Amino acid sequence: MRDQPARPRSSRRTLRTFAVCAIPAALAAVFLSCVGWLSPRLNARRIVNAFEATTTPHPGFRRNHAKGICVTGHFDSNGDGALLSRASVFAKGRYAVVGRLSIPGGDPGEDDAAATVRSLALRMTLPRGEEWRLAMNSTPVFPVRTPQALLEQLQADARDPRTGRRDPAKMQAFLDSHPEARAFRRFIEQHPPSSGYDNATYYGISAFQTIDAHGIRRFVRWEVVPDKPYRAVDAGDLRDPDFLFYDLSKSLRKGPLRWHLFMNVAMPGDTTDDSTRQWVSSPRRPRIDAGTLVIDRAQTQIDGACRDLAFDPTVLPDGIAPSADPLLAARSAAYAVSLQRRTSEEAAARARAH
Ligand code: HEM
Repeated sequence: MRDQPARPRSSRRTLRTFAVCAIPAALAAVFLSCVGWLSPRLNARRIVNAFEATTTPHPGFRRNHAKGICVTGHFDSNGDGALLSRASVFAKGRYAVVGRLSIPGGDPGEDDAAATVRSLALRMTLPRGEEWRLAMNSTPVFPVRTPQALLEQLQADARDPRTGRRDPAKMQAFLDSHPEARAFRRFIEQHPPSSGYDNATYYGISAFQTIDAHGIRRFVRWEVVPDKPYRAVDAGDLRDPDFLFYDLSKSLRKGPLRWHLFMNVAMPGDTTDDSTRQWVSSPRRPRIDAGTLVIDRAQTQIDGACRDLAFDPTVLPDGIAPSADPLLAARSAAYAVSLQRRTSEEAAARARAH
């Protein structure tokens, strides 16, 4: 048998070039597509990237609701929630709370006057190692129904990296193609934001399921209603870009702040998987006051107890379960990506400082 003729030099070079460049490139492509950068598929990283594109970089801070304050206190459960749910949080008793009050947006230096929404996140520590994490806004509806629509909304809100400007035409096009966002805008137009964090009502927005001691499931939406009466923000408040923080500190110096946790039960015909649609208010709707949230201390978010927490709304005790609202799973994944990014940036900054 004749020996195979030796490969010409140029063909060997081509093979070597292929091995050196193409194989690592292929491996990189596999890696990038695994982390979602080349995939047109929707995933949490793409959504968090889109949040980042709406502002300038702020390493170490939350990718949304970047400006906020840590708070601590407790939840005094009055036992009435047990009518709906076997969750340990509804057994009469006191449960420790770490929370965070914030405004939406990715800039931790945002002027409070720019915020039309106030937000409250809570982690309740329960018996047997359970927790209940809640993240609520001061609107009963969310602008979009699906994670895909949220991505489109964020892309319409992105800043041009060269000019730092947003394109109002893009937002208008988004709004024209998403009529479901009108309910949110209408609510904002008709309800001026509260003068403080302490006189806002906070809504869970998404429906959840409660499971009672007999295994009966019901759909509920919760809201946290302040004892302090609502007052609309006025021109005097708006003069200070941090008025929400200073107002809260001033209120806490006078004593603890209180809200009641109400559980509203779905009635026939209510949608349970659509955060853009509000349930009609009806005197026939079952509504249970499950107890009092008491906040008695605030700390900065730089070193307070809420710093490294992600208030993932799918962290629930036995007796409460998510609904089919598609935003819930997306939030769980996006909060984890945001937490991972901000904590690793903070660790890197600390390492550089040493
Ligand atoms: C019912 C709708 C929603 C409500 C009520 C809500 C509320 C909140 C609140 C209160 C926070 C601040 C939590 C804190 O203080 O640490 C927050 C943070 C955040 N939200 Fe949402 N949100 C909603 C929907 C979404 C969706 C659909 C996404 C994306 C899929 C999203 C992405 C984020 C991210 C990335 C953060 C920062 C998380 C962190 O770094 O800890 N949110 N949200």
